Amino acid sequence: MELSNLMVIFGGTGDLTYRKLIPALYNLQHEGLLPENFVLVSVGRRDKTTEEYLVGIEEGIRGNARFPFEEEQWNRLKARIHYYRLPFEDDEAYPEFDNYLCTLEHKYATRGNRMFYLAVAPEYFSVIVDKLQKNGLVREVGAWSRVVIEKPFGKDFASAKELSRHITHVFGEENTYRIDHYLGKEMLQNIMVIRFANAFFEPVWNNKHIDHIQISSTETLGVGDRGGYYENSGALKDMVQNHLLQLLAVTTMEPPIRLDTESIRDEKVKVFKGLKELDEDLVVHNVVRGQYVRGIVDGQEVPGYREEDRVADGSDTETFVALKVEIQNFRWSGVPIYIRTGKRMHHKSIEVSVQFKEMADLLYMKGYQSTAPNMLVIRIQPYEGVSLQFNAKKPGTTNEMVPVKMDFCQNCEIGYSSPEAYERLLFDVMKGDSTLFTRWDEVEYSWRYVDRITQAWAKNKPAFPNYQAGSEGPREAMDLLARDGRKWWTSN
Ligand SMILES: NC(=O)C1=CN([C@@H]2O[C@H](COP(=O)(O)OP(=O)(O)OC[C@H]3O[C@@H](n4cnc5c(N)ncnc54)[C@H](OP(=O)(O)O)[C@@H]3O)[C@@H](O)[C@H]2O)C=CC1
Ligand SMILES: O=C1O[C@H](COP(=O)(O)O)[C@@H](O)[C@H](O)[C@H]1O
Repeated sequence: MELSNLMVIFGGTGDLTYRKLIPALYNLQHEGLLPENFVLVSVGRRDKTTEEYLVGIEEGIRGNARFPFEEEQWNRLKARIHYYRLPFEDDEAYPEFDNYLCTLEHKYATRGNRMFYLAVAPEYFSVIVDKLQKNGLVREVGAWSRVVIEKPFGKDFASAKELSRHITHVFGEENTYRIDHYLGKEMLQNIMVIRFANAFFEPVWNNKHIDHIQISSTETLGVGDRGGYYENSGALKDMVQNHLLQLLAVTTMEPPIRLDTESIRDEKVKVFKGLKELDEDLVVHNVVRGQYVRGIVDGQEVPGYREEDRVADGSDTETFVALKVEIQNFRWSGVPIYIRTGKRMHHKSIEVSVQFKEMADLLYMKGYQSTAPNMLVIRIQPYEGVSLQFNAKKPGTTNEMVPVKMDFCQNCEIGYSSPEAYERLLFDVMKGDSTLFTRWDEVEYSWRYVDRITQAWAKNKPAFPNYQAGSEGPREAMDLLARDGRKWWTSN
């Protein structure tokens, strides 16, 4: 396997690079997974030397890498990091930048392959790609070039289509890596193994046995200093269009013919195509939006969304979304899937909970008060694991039943921490494995679905704010399930 050696991060002084990308590279270095002659060029707008740059990112590694900071590992990594100042719009600066890259390629004896990571605001995606092409920085003959595009990938279907056309025209679909960091999460990848490698789950994973599914990603954090970005996005585009619909696809797709990239992507796309189309009435009925007001989170008073930095007074941006999704295919017809995500909620967790249908009302169900539905809960974050709830006899001279749990915890063992999503994803780009990245048609169908919600919302002004920071979200989100005789599941 030939790994790419030259990596260029556009946005090298940004928050994502500092908190996620460089710590992920440090982790890869720690595991001995970085290629021998790896070299990183971090590009930013600020005028600074490589030495000055390294001081900042050392801090980022100390605070964010999963492996403890070790001088020896850091010394090895930092010897291969270079900072380069390049204003993205400056066409004339690119030929000189290319010369600089060629010098490094020669010095480090790389094979000429190039990996460009665009950790930049979305308005720069096309700008940079165009300039790379125009100035001959994209290698096509005798070596390859890959591009990694951060989110958000467009702001609706039309803009995403235009962006994709632009990028794939230069790099081709096979060298375009649209990142969705949820796909890099260890337990999300585990969903496929749980479903397709276990004889007791695969046969019951359908509408004959499953009552409903919940996919929930709640955060205690607010928007922090990303108010400017979030105002144009909101929870629907920030989380649902990408991360949560991907989670839904992996949970509900048919078994792929093979475990290769395209077979898996084909199955995910079929899920998106099967989503019941939303019209305005369905949006009103099945989709809830919310925005937080000042409240208490983890014992601390926190400001409301409208009080956050770079958020407009009276903003109507949603920080919470809950929706009921239906998939119209043989496997899932009649099984509602409830999705929710929100900022400044009661706790941080990402979970997929699958509730099985009740047993026939024969032997044990009638008259026994303490039966509970069988549940399979896949915990993606923060405590990675799986728990299975079932009924057992209460010990003693009684015939009563109690719900009990079998629990597998992946990261409870002291000393074990799962690889970070970005660590896995960066390594995959180096290897040229795009399985955990989204193909254009996945993006296309998810935008088509979400656009219908945005269009329906645009017709009505929301009654915001409608949930308190630190709570479970707006009342309407509880009602969404209560109407169907259900409630949100939270494992705690
Ligand atoms: N931060 C996060 O947690 C996440 C971020 N993302 C996505 O990643 C991308 C980057 O986000 P983030 O790191 O937070 O952004 P930041 O605003 O922190 O960083 C932006 C980077 O772009 C550089 N830059 C901006 N304008 C120019 C320019 N004209 N010429 C040269 N350099 C320029 C900045 O350089 P300088 O500092 O020198 O001005 C900086 O390095 C965005 O698309 C975001 O949506 C996705 C998921 C999570
Ligand atoms: O992409 C994003 O994800 C984070 C949540 O990611 P997690 O790995 O911490 O669960 C979210 O806070 C952010 O708004 C969004 O842009």
